[in-house]
Amino acid sequence: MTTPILEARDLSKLFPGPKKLFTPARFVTAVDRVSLAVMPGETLAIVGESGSGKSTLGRLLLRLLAASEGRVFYQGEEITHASGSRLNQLRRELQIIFQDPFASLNPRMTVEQIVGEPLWLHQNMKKPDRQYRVAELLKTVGLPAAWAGRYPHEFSGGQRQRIGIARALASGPKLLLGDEPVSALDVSVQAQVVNLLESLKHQLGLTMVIVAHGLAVIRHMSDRVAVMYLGQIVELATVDEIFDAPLHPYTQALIASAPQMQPGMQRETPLLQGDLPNPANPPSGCRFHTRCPYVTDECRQVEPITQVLDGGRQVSCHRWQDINRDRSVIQIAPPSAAFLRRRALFEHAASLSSLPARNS
Ligand SMILES: Nc1ncnc2c1ncn2[C@@H]1O[C@H](COP(=O)(O)OP(=O)(O)OP(=O)(O)O)[C@@H](O)[C@H]1O
Repeated sequence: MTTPILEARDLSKLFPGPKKLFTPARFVTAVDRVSLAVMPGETLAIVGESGSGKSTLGRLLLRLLAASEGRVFYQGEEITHASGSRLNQLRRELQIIFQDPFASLNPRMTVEQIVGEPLWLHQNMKKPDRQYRVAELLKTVGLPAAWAGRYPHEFSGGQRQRIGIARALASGPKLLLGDEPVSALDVSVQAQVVNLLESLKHQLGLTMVIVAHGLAVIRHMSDRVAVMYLGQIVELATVDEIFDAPLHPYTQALIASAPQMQPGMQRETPLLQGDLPNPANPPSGCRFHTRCPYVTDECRQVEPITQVLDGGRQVSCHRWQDINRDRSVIQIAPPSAAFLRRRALFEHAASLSSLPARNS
């Protein structure tokens, strides 16, 4: 069996919620007991509404954030607590492309300095070699090598994103995480950057994780899609399964809410009603029940288990549990006692710090 390049097991991340006077401090469980495997060479998309935990999950997988609970594996090796030189090495092999090409490049550095920095930091490459390598990287992302002496403000949004991609490639990564890599770009430029990422993936044998709202981008780029809702994965399937026959009512609503991909196509699924509930106070039972057109009492009270259907497709919904009673299931592990203790301590500390000062 192929070893996943990255794997999350029961991964959770807590953040302190917004502070309010005289109300107990709450915690946002941005990622809640997520298990997921990214296979070598694939493009896995993580989709969901704003605030569903996509970016946090991506950063946990790359060890840019430390998990509050659960484990992360890279090529079979546990990296949950990796530190020092091992973490530096992981930073080289697992690279990120940020959403905003304007904010992510230092305006005081030339392109040569920006793209060459990882070569200097990680490989201690000397200037002539660095200049040669930067020129190669710029050509790889479709920019003239002669532009290496220019500053970021001299470039368009799409060109800056190409510079960000060249910088990410400089350290020879095995996996690229694109956090909304094209959503800040003009629509006319988005397709060019998507095509560049696609061709780099094949040329360099990369694995990709794409965090995105834009379903069109996902359909074009991904092999599999993980759909997130309030910190949990509600459905995981191949891109065709997700778009042609979505199972989870949330996936169905997301696809129905997207701009029509085929003009004149009838919507069979109700559009998404209401807003995402407060992640600091998620609904009981199935988290989607407050917006689900098929809600039952069981959904309000009991958290659904994740079912594995044919071909490894996964769905967490009571409707599918009823239809597929004989299928294998993944039971989401309950939070450990240590995690609950840590969370209680965290909440206690935050509630103290949210009290008004005595003399105020
Ligand atoms: N550093 C942080 N401190 C406190 N809360 C955070 C932090 N980062 C994320 N959150 C909260 O965690 C939840 C998930 O955020 P996250 O950014 O992962 O979602 P997302 O699906 O990527 O959203 P978006 O598409 O808007 O980036 C949100 O409620 C967010 O407010």
